Amino acid sequence: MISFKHVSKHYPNGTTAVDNLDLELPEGDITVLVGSSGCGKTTTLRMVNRMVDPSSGTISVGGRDIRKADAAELRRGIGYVIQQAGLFPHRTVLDNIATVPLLLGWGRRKARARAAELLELVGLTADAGKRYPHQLSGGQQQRVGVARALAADPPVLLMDEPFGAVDPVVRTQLQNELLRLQSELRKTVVFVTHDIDEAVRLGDRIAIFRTGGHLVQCAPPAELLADPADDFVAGFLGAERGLKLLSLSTLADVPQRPAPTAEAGSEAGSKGEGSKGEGGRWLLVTSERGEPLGWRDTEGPQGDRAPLLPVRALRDGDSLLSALDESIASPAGLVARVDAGGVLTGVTDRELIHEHAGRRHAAAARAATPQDTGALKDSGKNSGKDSGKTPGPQGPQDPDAQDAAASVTA
Ligand SMILES: Nc1ncnc2c1ncn2[C@@H]1O[C@H](COP(=O)(O)OP(=O)(O)OP(=O)(O)O)[C@@H](O)[C@H]1O
Repeated sequence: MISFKHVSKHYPNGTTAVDNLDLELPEGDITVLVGSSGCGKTTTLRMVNRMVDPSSGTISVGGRDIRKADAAELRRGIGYVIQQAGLFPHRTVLDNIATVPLLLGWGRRKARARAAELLELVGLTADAGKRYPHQLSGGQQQRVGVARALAADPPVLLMDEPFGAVDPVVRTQLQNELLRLQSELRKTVVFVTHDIDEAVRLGDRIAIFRTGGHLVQCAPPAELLADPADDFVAGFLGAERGLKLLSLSTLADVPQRPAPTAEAGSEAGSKGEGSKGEGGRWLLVTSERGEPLGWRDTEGPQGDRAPLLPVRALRDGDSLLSALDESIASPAGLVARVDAGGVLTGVTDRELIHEHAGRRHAAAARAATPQDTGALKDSGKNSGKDSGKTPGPQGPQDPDAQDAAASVTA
């Protein structure tokens, strides 16, 4: 959908921001650009909507060379979201979201109706639509920024550190929202971040750049984590690559067995086999509906009156990393499994979780065959021994409002 062929960007002061970039961004995927500061991520992103023109090479969007497109028309088919949202301060939230539809001549009523629809889509109330941006929290402003970028239903979305300025809890919420929206909308998203965990969480593919505008490796997160091209990439991914890999795998194909259970308020009694490795002393107490409430130690001094120890029940879609965490936290060494309605379906032993985690890691390493990433790996190897942790010069400080204006006007 978006293709870079031999693209370079040299600034008049002699800086090479992007160096001979060859990259294909598949339609409907989220591709995340990461790398040390000043390595050319934002420049790469801005070349897609012609806010920056390449010095050489060809960029095409939907098969069309963007040099041949009218810049204003091109930008109206490309949503653009930046850090701190870049909303127009003197327009209401609804009018901010309606900006592009109005520019496209939709008429006020239709544009506002679309804006109201988007407000709901990004999880904001109708009341928020009447407020001005400064009357919203940072996280809410980011939601408005996403809604505004989606207003004309563009096939492409450029997101430049959109969640960089909010706290970790709000950031996780916004990431979840983006994944939910993307599962419905299937946009082609280019997403810039400094946060490798965010990249692993959101990216269908991750492109890692190093200072000087070199692309070192571009691959799906699991492949990247299992088989980094070189020490730079491995260093960038961090020491806990194995754990990050487990965050990408689900519990779905890990077997479960009947749980040793007791219904709350009933005499202790087991419907299952008893907990292996703990002498069968642990019972999982459930509600009448079968929802796990906590673990009871049948051999503890207080017997049935002992307070329940906490259980975090997991669903098939939860990650192996969560399962590993719960297997460590669980006093019984068992992970309780529930269905979509929260009803207990069984338990999985700690040992089985560990075994699957090991197998998953080995499978990912096997899947990352040299021919999959060979070309880019070579380009990484040819790029020297940069540690990747040295911050480069900072990019230009464009005011947010200017960015926003450029994305919706011209
Ligand atoms: N208008 C400009 N004139 C001169 N140099 C520039 C200009 N814009 C960017 N640069 C330089 O180009 C390089 C790449 O900048 P860019 O903003 O693309 O990096 P980045 O990876 O997005 O950085 P960061 O992570 O710090 O935001 C940097 O060295 C930057 O200083």
